[in-house]
Amino acid sequence: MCPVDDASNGVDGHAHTNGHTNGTTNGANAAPETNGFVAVETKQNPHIQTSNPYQPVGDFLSNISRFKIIESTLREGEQFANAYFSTEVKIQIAKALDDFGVDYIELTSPCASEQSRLDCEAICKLGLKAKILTHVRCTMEDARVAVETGVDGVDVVIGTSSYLREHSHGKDMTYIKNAAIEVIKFVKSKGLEIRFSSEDSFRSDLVDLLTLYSAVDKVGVHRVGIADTVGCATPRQVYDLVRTLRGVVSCDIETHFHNDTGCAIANAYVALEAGATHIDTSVIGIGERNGITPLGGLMARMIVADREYVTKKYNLKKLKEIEDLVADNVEINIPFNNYITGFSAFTHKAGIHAKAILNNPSTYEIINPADFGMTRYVHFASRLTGWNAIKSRVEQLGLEMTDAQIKVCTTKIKAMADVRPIAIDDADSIIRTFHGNLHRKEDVPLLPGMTEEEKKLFEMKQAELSGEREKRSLDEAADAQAEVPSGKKTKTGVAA
Ligand SMILES: N[C@@H](CCCC[NH3+])C(=O)O
Ligand SMILES: [Zn+2]
Repeated sequence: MCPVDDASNGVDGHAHTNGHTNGTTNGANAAPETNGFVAVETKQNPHIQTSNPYQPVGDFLSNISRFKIIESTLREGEQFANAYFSTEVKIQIAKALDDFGVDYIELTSPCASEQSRLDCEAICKLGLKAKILTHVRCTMEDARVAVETGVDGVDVVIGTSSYLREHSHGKDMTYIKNAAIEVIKFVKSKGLEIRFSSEDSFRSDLVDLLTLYSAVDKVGVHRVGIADTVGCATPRQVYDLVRTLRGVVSCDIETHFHNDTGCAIANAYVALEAGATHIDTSVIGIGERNGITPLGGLMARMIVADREYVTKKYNLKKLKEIEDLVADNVEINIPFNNYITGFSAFTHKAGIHAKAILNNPSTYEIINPADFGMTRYVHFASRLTGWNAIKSRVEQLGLEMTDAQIKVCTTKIKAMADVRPIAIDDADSIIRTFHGNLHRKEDVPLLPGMTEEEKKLFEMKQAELSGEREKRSLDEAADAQAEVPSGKKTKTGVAA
């Protein structure tokens, strides 16, 4: 049997409910009463850190503190299986991303369809602060259409791995180099930004790649792009390739990481450490297959690395709104474990965690939810709960109890939660009734809705827990007894 005391219990301290919206788009930041967790006030000012021993060591290559975002929800994201964005929705998303503060917004090729071209023109006319890019194949035909849309820049792409050269477009490296140079010169002649990217860079021949990038750098391309198109790259491979490329070209370096093997955020981070300047993202990471580096996930990673840069540059409190907007439109739920906005991202359950979090959130949080307009919760209605979490709830309910009484009340909640999952209302009802019983001549049942079998089990668990408790902390039990109004005793001999 687990003791009630937080300090001696490896896991206790949470508050679960039947009402939380696990896996829905609005679960995370809903009011505590509807999602079943208790928002907590913490004793100390959270997240004050005078120094961070884990801060990245600054070096001349690293762009951790000056990266730029190329937001591609309206290009890569449109390639997500469920995506269909009407013109109005595209405009809404573009405005939201602009409010958030992304540096660039990348749009689907105007050559994809007539409506795509019209939408691209419409977004260019919005007068957003973010620069507008469109993403086209590396051909003069596409480039000619792209430069007429009103974009600030054109992103061109062509596959360079043998897979894509042989089985997709069928062109060799010499052809690719000449096509790239022609397109780059043309787009530059129109006064627009131009980025040249290879596709499937990590399965391309290194010498081929560096020769190509060096050639386009010489004709004045603004950025070269590296793309992990199939999501195969490891952080170490990314670091090596970007670092090597950094020594070969003088232009900016953009990177694009698919998430097939779960490395998209880590790869973005090491790319910046190795000297990349721009990271491609999409909201919730939507894109081909399981998508790319998510905007929110990148923010989570980067705020830990350089809080000042990230909080000053980006309007982080808009993140949840943008994610909900995109999730609704592509008809998906925000995953429970989503960075920052997942419903359990700032929910603390184990008793030891809850206790420490109530004292100082930095104990078990590396990100301050308030930076993103989010709220932390302590999960208190379960068998793992601890008396500190219950105490916090007692205070929220405006009830007065001594610590010793709260510890006994915690025993009862744990006993009930050992019988069946309990909801926040159940835990509240136990707390309220327990509190009321302290001042009544006759006890009323702690949880009126219990079946006979549940009652029997509850009594049993309670006896076990109380027995264990008595064994471990006789003094505390005696204190509790002393604080109960005179003449009141429970079946277990512990004040109730
Ligand atoms: N979605 C393509 C485009 C790459 C362009 C990089 N910004 C890929 O993953 O290869
Ligand atoms: Zn991609």
